[in-house]
Amino acid sequence: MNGMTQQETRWIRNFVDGRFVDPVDAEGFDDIDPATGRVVARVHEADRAIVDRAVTSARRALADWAETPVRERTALLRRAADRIEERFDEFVAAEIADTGKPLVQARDLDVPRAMANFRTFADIVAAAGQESFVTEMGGGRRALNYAVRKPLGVVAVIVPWNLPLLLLTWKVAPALACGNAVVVKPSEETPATATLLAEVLAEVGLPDGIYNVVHGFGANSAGEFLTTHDGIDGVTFTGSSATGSHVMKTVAPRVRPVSFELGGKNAAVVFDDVDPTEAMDGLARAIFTNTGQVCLCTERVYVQRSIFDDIAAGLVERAQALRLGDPLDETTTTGPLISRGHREKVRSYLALAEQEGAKVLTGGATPDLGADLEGGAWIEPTLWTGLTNSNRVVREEIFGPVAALIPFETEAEAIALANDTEYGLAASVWTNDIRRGHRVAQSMNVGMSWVNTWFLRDLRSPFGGMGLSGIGREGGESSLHFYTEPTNVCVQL
Ligand SMILES: NC(=O)c1ccc[n+]([C@@H]2O[C@H](COP(=O)([O-])OP(=O)(O)OC[C@H]3O[C@@H](n4cnc5c(N)ncnc54)[C@H](O)[C@@H]3O)[C@@H](O)[C@H]2O)c1
Ligand SMILES: O=C/C=C/C=C(\O)C(=O)O
Repeated sequence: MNGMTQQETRWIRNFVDGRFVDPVDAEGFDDIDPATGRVVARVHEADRAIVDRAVTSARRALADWAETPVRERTALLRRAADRIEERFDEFVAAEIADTGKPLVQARDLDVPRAMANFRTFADIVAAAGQESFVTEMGGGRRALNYAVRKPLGVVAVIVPWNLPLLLLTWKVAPALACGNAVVVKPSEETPATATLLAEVLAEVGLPDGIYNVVHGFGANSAGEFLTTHDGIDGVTFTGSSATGSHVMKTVAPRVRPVSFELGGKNAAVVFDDVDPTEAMDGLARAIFTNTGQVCLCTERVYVQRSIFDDIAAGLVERAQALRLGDPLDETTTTGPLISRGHREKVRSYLALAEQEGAKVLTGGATPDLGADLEGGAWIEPTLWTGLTNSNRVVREEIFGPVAALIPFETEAEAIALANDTEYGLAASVWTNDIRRGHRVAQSMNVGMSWVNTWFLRDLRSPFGGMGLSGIGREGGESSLHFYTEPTNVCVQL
């Protein structure tokens, strides 16, 4: 067991019907710290029986929770946010141990966003009204049409490893606020914070069975046991496009609704009238945040030719200024990839890029960070030129700290290049001509388009993608549309 003796084993357990399940058969897998490669815990893999118990307990608890007054449900969400704040350092430490991400990111983004997700959806659901219409039929006859929203039911929540707590609570908060029960399947790479959240929700009084956590993998494991379960009323999934497509097929026979946040190959378009420093600082964030492991990250940078060399030089300077190292060091800006396996995938694209004619401006190698970190999944931030939209590394999602810089001449050419993709998640436009900013941002075939910024989020706005990047939107009212089923009532007056 990778150097951990039996008595040292710290188990990360499944959480079903309000209590942790003790691993009797010790069936499990290692939870590995990607910064060092060390095993930090053993995770109890949920078998089909445990997944069935989770779904069954969710169904049993659903009716009372659905009947719970909205003000009580939203008050509980606010208590959950407060309790996360009280246990803030535990969540930060757990997220870092699972992902290797720098302290400054877990502290300033991941955990604060979890609190914000709970508080925002408490506000939105508490204030949500119902739709109604007075129908005039002529001759003085009228009818009243009004919609009442009921919970979708038992929702399967399947999330990835890059922003584990942020993405989990982005779904769980509105789902619970709307009166649903959830069965969560966190990524096998990052089981810790979903499990810690189970403790918090129990501490703030969430009824048993409303929040369940089952650990495991996808196919022939907890993920598939969950999506194929008859007791599931809908699936909200964040992950790769390929897995999303598979999940869609899995639930199709039972025609269950899905909400998909999938992959991306996001573009930035940089015009020659930009403030260079603002643009290069923003672009460096967009490329390298979370070691490029954010679905919104930029992997294609289109730069107007007259400033191409200056922007390229500035991005190289910023890439080389990134500090890879001990995640707990406050000066560390960039962590490892999530796993050695994912690093092999990213490395394969580094090799492919060179075969496709890329010129490496910076990066491309494995950094030497000293003995303590040599077991980690480290890779250098990398920038390429010399590529075109016909190259695989410019078309396929890599999900690492890499980007291709490609020149353009005209606005029309830039829009065509940026939209030349099967994905459609996010884009950014950098220009001081604000009318052009609006125009080009609207021209992007994506779910979210930023102008002179990136990853600036208003949680009330619709979030999601088109094409291979997903189905549906979550955020603000959009979340209510997925997590509830409206019944329209028409009354002859
Ligand atoms: N659009 C977004 O908001 C968003 C956010 C984060 C990550 N992503 C995407 O996620 C990918 C990286 O995350 P990942 O590697 O965890 O993705 P992944 O698709 O491999 O796994 C995502 C989750 O699905 C589970 N899963 C895998 N196969 C399954 C199956 N057959 N049935 C049920 N569950 C299954 C996994 O265990 C994991 O919990 C990237 O493509 C990234 O773009 C998208
Ligand atoms: O990796 C993808 C990041 C998704 C971010 C959100 O879902 C969000 O900001 O609400």
